[in-house]
Amino acid sequence: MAKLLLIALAVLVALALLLRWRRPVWYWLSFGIVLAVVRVRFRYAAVMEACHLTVPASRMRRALARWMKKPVPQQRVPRLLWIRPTRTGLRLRIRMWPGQDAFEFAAASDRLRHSFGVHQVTSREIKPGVIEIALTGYDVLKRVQMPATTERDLLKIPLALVEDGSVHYRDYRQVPHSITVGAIGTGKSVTQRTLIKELASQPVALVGIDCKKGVELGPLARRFSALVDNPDDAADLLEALIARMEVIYDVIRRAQRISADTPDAEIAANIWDLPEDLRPVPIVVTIDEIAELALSTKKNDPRRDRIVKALVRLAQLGRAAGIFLDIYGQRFGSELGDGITMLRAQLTGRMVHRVNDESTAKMAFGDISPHAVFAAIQIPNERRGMAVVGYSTGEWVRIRTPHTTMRQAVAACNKYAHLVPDIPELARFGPLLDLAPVRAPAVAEAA
Ligand SMILES: Nc1ncnc2c1ncn2[C@@H]1O[C@H](COP(=O)(O)OP(=O)(O)OP(=O)(O)O)[C@@H](O)[C@H]1O
Repeated sequence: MAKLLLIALAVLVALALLLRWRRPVWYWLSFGIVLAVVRVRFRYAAVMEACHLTVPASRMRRALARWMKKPVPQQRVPRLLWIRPTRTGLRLRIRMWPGQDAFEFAAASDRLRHSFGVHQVTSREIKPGVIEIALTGYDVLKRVQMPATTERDLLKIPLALVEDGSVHYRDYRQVPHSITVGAIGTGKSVTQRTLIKELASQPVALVGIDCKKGVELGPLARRFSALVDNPDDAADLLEALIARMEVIYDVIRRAQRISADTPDAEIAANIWDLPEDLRPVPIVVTIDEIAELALSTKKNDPRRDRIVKALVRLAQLGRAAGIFLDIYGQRFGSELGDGITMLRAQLTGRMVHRVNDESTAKMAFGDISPHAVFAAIQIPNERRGMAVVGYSTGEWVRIRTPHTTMRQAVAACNKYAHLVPDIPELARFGPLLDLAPVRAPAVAEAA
């Protein structure tokens, strides 16, 4: 009997080790959670003490213990309010003692990770005095698996997994305009595809500028209301979007005038405050490779100036009119010429894939956090699709997008082609559907 039990135990251990190596998600869900909960429950106080996250006992308690002739308490451990297992790790809610702050826990993340034997630890203050620590059981970014159920809302797209196992959303209503930079082949187009694939099923208009001859966005054209592949058309298209924006502002103004005369009526400040029958369809504009639009060999290039001026206006005023910008490029800095710094200030969403030089990361995060700059340079070469996202609050996270293939994105765009809305101002920029037959490029004959 004992022999049988021993064999069963050995098989179980072997299975756990195999799963841990080959299928970390299954390992976590079968063995990892239980072991981690037990470890945290038993070692919590010792770990807090070892990580210097305790505070001395109050004078009153020490005096009381002395008076009652009991052992004098030395340190107080912050109270563990609850432990919650998740798909990828554990969350601990902790009440800090007076005198402790969130920074101490953030600074101790590495020590906590080591002491609890988990892959990673992050922490954030939930409310004054209460901190939530996220323990990640395994390297969730190694193979990205998005949860089966994510929040789905208009213009809120589950874009990637965060390293603590949570989902990173691209929420256009919260962060209307964004810039995504990264070196060649680091995953910008896949990020773009993931967003478009998810947006395709929503009641929004998609507009694209792809001056890499439409290679990235061309195959998705059936779901686009407007798509251009050269800087001349891009300048016209951006000005048409401004014309559209002005029409929408007129609608908002007229609605304001009507509601101003109606007591207690809501005064509209943007398209979301308008009644549904008046609300214009939101527009998401994707621009692939900003350098193709903004970089010019001429000193005063009127076309370039038109483009940058239009982009700055859209970024400044587009939000209320429901016009959102997603700009992609290998770099995004003053070397692209006048007006780019002004444009960058309006693009509050910042995402950086692996970059080769610090200056590119600084362009994106210099005004957010020096730690984010460092994290962007540290992204390993083989982790394509991994990126750092920074927020204007100074916070930043590491994320990785799922590998959306062009086939998946094309299938979604074709499936929802019937959702392309009619936008009169954009009608003349019909998507690039009429391609000439494919021929191999001519090759000079050998002499
Ligand atoms: N999220 C991801 N997961 C796994 N592999 C990825 C991911 N994103 C990108 N890759 C891999 O990296 C390759 C290059 O990605 P992508 O074309 O998106 O790079 P890019 O930054 O757009 O490059 P370029 O600047 O040349 O357009 C892809 O073909 C794919 O194999």
